[in-house]
Amino acid sequence: MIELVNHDPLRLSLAAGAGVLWLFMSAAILWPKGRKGSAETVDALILSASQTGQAEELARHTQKTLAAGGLTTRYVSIGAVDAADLQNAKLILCVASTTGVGDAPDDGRVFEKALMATTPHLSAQSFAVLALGDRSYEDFCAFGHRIDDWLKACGATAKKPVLEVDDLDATALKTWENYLAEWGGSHVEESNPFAPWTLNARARLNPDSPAAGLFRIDFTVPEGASWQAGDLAEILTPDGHRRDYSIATLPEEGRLSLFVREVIKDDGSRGVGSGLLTHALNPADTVPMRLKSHKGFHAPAGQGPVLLIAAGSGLAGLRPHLIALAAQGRPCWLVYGERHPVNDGALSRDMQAWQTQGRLKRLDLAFSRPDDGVKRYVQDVLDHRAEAVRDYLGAEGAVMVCGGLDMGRAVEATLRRIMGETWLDAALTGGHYRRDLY
Ligand SMILES: Cc1cc2nc3c(=O)[nH]c(=O)nc-3n(C[C@H](O)[C@H](O)[C@H](O)COP(=O)(O)O)c2cc1C
Repeated sequence: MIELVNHDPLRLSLAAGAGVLWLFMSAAILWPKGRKGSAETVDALILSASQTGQAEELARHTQKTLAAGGLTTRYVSIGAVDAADLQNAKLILCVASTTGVGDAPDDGRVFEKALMATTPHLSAQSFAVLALGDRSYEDFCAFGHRIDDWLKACGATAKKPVLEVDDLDATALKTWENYLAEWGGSHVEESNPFAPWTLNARARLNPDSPAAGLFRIDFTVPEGASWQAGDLAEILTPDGHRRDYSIATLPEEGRLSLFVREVIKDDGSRGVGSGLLTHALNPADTVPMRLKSHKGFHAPAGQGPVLLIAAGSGLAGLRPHLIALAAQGRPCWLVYGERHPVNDGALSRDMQAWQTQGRLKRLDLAFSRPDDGVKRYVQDVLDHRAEAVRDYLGAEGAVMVCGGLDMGRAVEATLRRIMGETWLDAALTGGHYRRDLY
């Protein structure tokens, strides 16, 4: 788990007597390995609960801002925090996003099930919650509010009401900056700024389809840029919106590609991010972009077989994994869904070629609008092959799912039936069930 401890140099030098050092060293030796060091009291403990990394990035920024102001700070991912960590902080700041349908992000699930089921004594602590969400969801910022309620129930004092952030709204984020200044923070520069990336080529992958256009968008890779399978590219639109896209290539391929589905709303207007990428930008134009590590969707640990499931543009998030996992010799079974085998078949044909080349151990394709009218979705394939799925995954297998939220839900429900609740919950908690859903 991620953990950074930040010390104010002045405070440290004051404490640097030989006795203190000795105590420090013995504590390091006596403290059991893997313990998170919660005995250390800090001015501010910063937590993040994050699915795609935005809350984590804001939490790290929060830590840097407070540390720059001279506070002792500690950052911990919410999945790694315990009651003692909370009790050893004067101020607890929690940056939490909401995912699914009002759910905690994957890294917050254990926290919610285990720690939030208890009531540690926190009457000496004050706290604030920065809740990330999107107002288009019914349960707006629900997990942030649940954390806020729980901290109050534990006796902690709220410094501010929950600060809700709708789709990373700049005004709300500025309010958080002001709070940080009020609590002793000092301004720090953005550590991963946007830079101009040049569009190199754009191709429609389904030119004969009546469905919305699916485009492959290629960018020239600037010197020194790097990323790994599962990572995201975030663009900044002219009206200040940020949009994340799964990166469909690996740096060694020499280009950064995105698979982007055109979005046309009921009023005929285009989606802000997709409209820019699939329509407004032309080759040689630039767009402000930055690469973001997406730890929750990096490859699952171990050497076990991986079942990869995607539909439509979701193949973007799996394609780099298929290359990297196959290069490591890990067995890959891909279940991929699209509309029509010919008109929407460009990416599935690529995958058939990969199977012939031996990159995929197994490939199943599901088409929802085939000529014979028999609709098949990825979850139908899983259902149909339930026994093979159980044999393939066994105890060591992992699952990676990328695509729309509805597909993700249907796949999870099907896998719960096939593998059992215990297997699935253990896989979720242990990082063997990884999702990149949108
Ligand atoms: C699949 C999905 C489900 C979401 N569900 C909710 C929700 O129920 N309520 C909400 O307020 N926001 C919801 N959001 C919006 C996220 O909370 C928001 O995008 C946030 O900035 C993500 O932060 P993170 O990268 O730290 O996870 C959802 C986003 C996605 C992609």
